[in-house]
Amino acid sequence: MAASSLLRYPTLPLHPHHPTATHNPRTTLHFNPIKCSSTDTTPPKHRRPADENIRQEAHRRHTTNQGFSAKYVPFNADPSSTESYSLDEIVYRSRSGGLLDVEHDMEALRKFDGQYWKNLFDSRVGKTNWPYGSGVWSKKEWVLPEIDSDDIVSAFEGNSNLFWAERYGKQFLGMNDLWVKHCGISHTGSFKDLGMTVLVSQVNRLRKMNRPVVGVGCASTGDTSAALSAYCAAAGIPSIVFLPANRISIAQLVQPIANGAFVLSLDTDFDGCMQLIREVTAELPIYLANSLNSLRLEGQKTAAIEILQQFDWQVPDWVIVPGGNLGNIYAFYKGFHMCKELGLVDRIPRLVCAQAANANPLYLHFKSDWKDFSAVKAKTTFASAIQIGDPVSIDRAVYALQKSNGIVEEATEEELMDAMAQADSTGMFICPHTGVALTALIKLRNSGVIKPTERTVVVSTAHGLKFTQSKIDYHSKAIPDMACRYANPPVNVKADFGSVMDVLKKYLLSKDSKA
Ligand SMILES: Cc1ncc(COP(=O)(O)O)c(C=O)c1O
Ligand SMILES: N[C@@H](CCOP(=O)(O)O)C(=O)O
Repeated sequence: MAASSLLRYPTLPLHPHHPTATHNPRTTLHFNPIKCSSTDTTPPKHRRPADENIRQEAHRRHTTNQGFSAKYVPFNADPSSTESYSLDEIVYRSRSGGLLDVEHDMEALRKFDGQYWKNLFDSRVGKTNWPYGSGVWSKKEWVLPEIDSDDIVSAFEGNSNLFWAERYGKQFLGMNDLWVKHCGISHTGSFKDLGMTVLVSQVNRLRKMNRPVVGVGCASTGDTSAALSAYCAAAGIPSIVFLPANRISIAQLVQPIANGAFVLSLDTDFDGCMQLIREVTAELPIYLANSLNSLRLEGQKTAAIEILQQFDWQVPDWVIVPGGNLGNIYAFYKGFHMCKELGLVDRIPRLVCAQAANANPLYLHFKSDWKDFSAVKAKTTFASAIQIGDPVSIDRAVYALQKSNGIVEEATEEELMDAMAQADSTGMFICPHTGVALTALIKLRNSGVIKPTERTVVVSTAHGLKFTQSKIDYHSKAIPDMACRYANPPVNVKADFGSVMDVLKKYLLSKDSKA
């Protein structure tokens, strides 16, 4: 850099032995200080000392939790119920055997108005401050208010892309305000990270309190196990996963293996694995990580808050969520409901839960006007992560749908695969479960229930790269009894100029005639 250009930076001291230093008095004394404008009152930001990491920095800056607290209560309990448990207890069921819910001290949270919470949450987005850089922990006061930031195990999950599906909406649905919340573009490739950071953080705390937790276990169709094993590995906690043999994708199977989990491949389906893990966790010091454990849903609910935040706290008309074990649909309801209760928004969106027709117990229940619930034997589906016939959170899902004037839809194998292929053809790369949710949207648009201008969010739950085999089968038209109408197989061409030119000309002509 020339000396003349250095001189334009009066605060930059030159090395005393620099050749220009002795010759140019301006370098040391005669500079004009830069004047701060009267509005520039922010204190200078100091970088933390080099030998301190972000966790230690958070520890040093320790903030009190201002009296916020949460506890377990029976889910949808009678208002007269006094049953409750500390979050530091190891309990998954109420005395009557029902589900539990995490109840926050809403009076304490209400001491701050909606605008306060919006400002606080907005101020934390996209930063690296521990633990608020996480989309989950940026809402810590509403998630696990009492946990010490030191105990948190986080991969800065959340803050996922809310994608404007411009071309898909326009071309296939005549919609201009269609969005896909990409929860699968995440640390382990699914929305499970949002809940698992909370659960594993609490386990970390329990272990420090010398509670009897030797490991953490789950039954899984692939995504819960991936998230559990990654977060446990990050914290040095043993993880144990029960997987239904030959029913999950290779990409999902390799995740817990790579993360050092103890993997049991069981000759049963997910419901069989779930039954077993429940029995095992009742006997052994293994903490249950499935969404039967209501802690998980505290993290998952932040995706709903994030959607509102991304729309600058405007409420979408519809949110469509694929459902399997049915914790997530309730988590979305809970996130939206809390925002309304605490004055951040004045209404909640209508929820749609979308199921594969081959694993549709909630759909059948909805169709019976919520009269009879029966578990089903789930059949094989390309949406393998929701191949669940006896969902543990059925009561939570019914509650969420009834309170949000919700709807349940289903998708056949052909419908979900076609929807996935069409979405991919517009630049997405979605998983089959998102194909199920898109099918629900197509049906509700065709029946006129969802209007073309209504703002709609489809929740994409896993990364498409976990399900490449289903896409390969579809694009090679290798699926029995499926037309695979939108297949785009590669063309085998002789490696000579003439052959390549012939196919390219044909291709360009076909494109030209469509222009
Ligand atoms: C990719 C994916 N989508 C959707 C779901 C359904 O979520 P839930 O079980 O909470 O209904 C699951 C897991 O069940 C999943 O792994
Ligand atoms: N799709 C899930 C099934 C288990 O659901 P959970 O939310 O109760 O853990 C998975 O990926 O295992």
